[in-house]
Amino acid sequence: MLWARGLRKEFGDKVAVDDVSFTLNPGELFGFLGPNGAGKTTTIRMLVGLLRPTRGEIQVAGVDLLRQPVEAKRKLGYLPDKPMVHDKLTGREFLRFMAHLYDVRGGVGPNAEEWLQQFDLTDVADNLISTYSHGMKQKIGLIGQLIHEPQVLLLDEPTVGLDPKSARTLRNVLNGLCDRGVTVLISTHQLQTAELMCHRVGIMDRGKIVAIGSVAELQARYHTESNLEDLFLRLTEAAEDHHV
Ligand SMILES: Nc1ncnc2c1ncn2[C@@H]1O[C@H](COP(=O)(O)OP(=O)(O)OP(=O)(O)O)[C@@H](O)[C@H]1O
Repeated sequence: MLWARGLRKEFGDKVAVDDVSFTLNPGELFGFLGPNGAGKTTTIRMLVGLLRPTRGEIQVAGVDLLRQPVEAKRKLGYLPDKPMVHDKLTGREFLRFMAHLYDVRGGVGPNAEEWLQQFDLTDVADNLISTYSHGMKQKIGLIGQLIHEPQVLLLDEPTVGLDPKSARTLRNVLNGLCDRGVTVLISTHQLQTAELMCHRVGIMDRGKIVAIGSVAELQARYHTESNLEDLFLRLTEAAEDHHV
């Protein structure tokens, strides 16, 4: 479960995130959408404890992130849009490093080899990460975030740079995690992917959540059968025209 109440972030005079609240359930795949500069990354960086909110509260699987940051971060996995991987390690060394970092008993475990295989990385797992493409770095970065079996996983633009097969593998891996009760948040501009994958979406615009729900719920709320792309454009453009 991931819970946020009244999140706000100011950068000087600029309010990047304004009174954002939501509850994501165990096993839920949540799509976090919004135009450029809407405040998605800023919100995510607060949710994973990299940026201190100006105001607001966050709980990760019932643990208060601001009061018990270490315990909360143990329950979190986070893949930024530019993967945080170590170029001077090989893929397998990186996974061992991540297991050590999170104090995983028994080290990397058999799941990692399975993920390496699923993501077509087995043959390059002993090569230096500096030789990997962007998509390969994304994939090894993601596996590194799964080693400690987080209860909440946040992925910023995870499908950028992935080939179609890897994108499908990612969807399968995320669905499998949700089936096991993990809460997954992905931010994306790929609305068709979001419509295909996500149980619910939240649309952010100018620092605020302007709509939240399943695509069917949003269609019912706005009396339309439009797809997510049309709904997204209508809601964010309407906000621009100050009609919402
Ligand atoms: N460190 C910072 N200092 C000042 N302003 C910032 C800082 N980080 C973000 N902002 C501003 O906050 C707003 C939200 O940015 P953010 O990166 O969260 O948007 P986003 O929704 O992730 O956008 P994108 O889809 O383009 O990645 C933007 O106006 C941005 O310029």
